[in-house]
Amino acid sequence: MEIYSVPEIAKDVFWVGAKDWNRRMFDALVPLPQGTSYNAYLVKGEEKTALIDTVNPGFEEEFKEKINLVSSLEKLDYLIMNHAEPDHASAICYIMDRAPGSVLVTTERGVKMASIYNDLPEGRIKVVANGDTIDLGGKTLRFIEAPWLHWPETMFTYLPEDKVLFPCDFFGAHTAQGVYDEDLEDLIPLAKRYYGEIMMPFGKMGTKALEKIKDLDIAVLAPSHGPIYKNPQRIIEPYAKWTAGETENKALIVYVSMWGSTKLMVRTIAETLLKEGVDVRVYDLEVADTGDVARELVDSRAIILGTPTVLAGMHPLALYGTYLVKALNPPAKYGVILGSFGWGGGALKQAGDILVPSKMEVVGTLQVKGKPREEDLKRVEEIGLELARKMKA
Ligand SMILES: Cc1cc2nc3c(=O)[nH]c(=O)nc-3n(C[C@H](O)[C@H](O)[C@H](O)COP(=O)(O)O)c2cc1C
Repeated sequence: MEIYSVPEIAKDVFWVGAKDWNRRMFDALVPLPQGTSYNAYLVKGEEKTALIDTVNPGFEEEFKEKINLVSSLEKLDYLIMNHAEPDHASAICYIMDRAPGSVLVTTERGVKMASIYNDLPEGRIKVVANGDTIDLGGKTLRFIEAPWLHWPETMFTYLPEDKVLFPCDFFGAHTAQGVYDEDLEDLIPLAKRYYGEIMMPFGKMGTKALEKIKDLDIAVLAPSHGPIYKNPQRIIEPYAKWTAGETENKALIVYVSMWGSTKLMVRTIAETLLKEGVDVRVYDLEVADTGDVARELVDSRAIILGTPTVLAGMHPLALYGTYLVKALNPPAKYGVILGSFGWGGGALKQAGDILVPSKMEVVGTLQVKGKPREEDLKRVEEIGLELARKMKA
């Protein structure tokens, strides 16, 4: 019985990927509230057939069956590799073993990266560079090098006859739900979360990639995770803002508090900012979903960190959060560090040492002994007012 659905996303172009409904973590780092998908596409020309990317380990058999529903894996001509990460490239050898005439098509960097993880079949690799094409007969595949989105070797593949762009992880979203963008109302927040987690550290490369594709006629945008966009502008427009680092009048507050003192300080600054018309998002790192924090980082203008001192430094959860914030390279312009200590302190200095070398201006810091008193909260309020003033300017 044919149990699999292989939607035809354009004429003779089929989605043959896999949906991982129950996966709950990615990269041992990112929670997946709706699972994810590993999108792979089969393009059938009049003479040749090409597969664009493969699937995550564990989905090979399903993948093979899907390909055979619309074509014959044995007769596959090209395997296009846009990105070497194992969720898209780990089935290269599985596919090429079963398609003896197939050739792997990727960039020079792609060969290097794929060789790290796979024993690539010698003599069956075609190296392509930006602008190169492959003719499938009535369908052309054009390759666009778009490095560092989010690995060194990433490239996009464009199919001009059907106006389909395959941008691999760029424009992706972690969700197993939906086939097309119109199926999911909450797609853009999911895509924003994905952008924050995966693409934000490479914002400048994202801007360059958008520049490279700006004159392409794109009717269908088929990324490697999440739904396929029949309305490409729905994701291209927010990507233009995110990659440019455009921020909102929004403050992200991330904090940890064991006995409530730091919490009182962050509540005070949150209320002050709200009164001043700043949009505020508060996450307690003890229970926060890292993906939600990453999503907020994409366009927050200020980040407020609250941490008590534990063993002469930051609370370990706050240390992790601060490290992550720094590594994700968000566009925030302003920072504030708040916290409480019992005897010698130390959290504030450690947080400052991590954050000060970033491009963020630290507008204020305050470390109080034990529970914050009236005058301490007054000082927190003053820092909040100063921050709101700078954010609006
Ligand atoms: C496990 C633990 C370790 C701590 N280590 C330190 C320390 O090294 N230096 C210090 O000044 N205070 C230390 N403290 C005291 C806390 O920083 C202090 O109780 C603070 O007010 C807690 O803030 P909170 O209510 O926001 O959790 C420690 C407290 C705990 C529970």
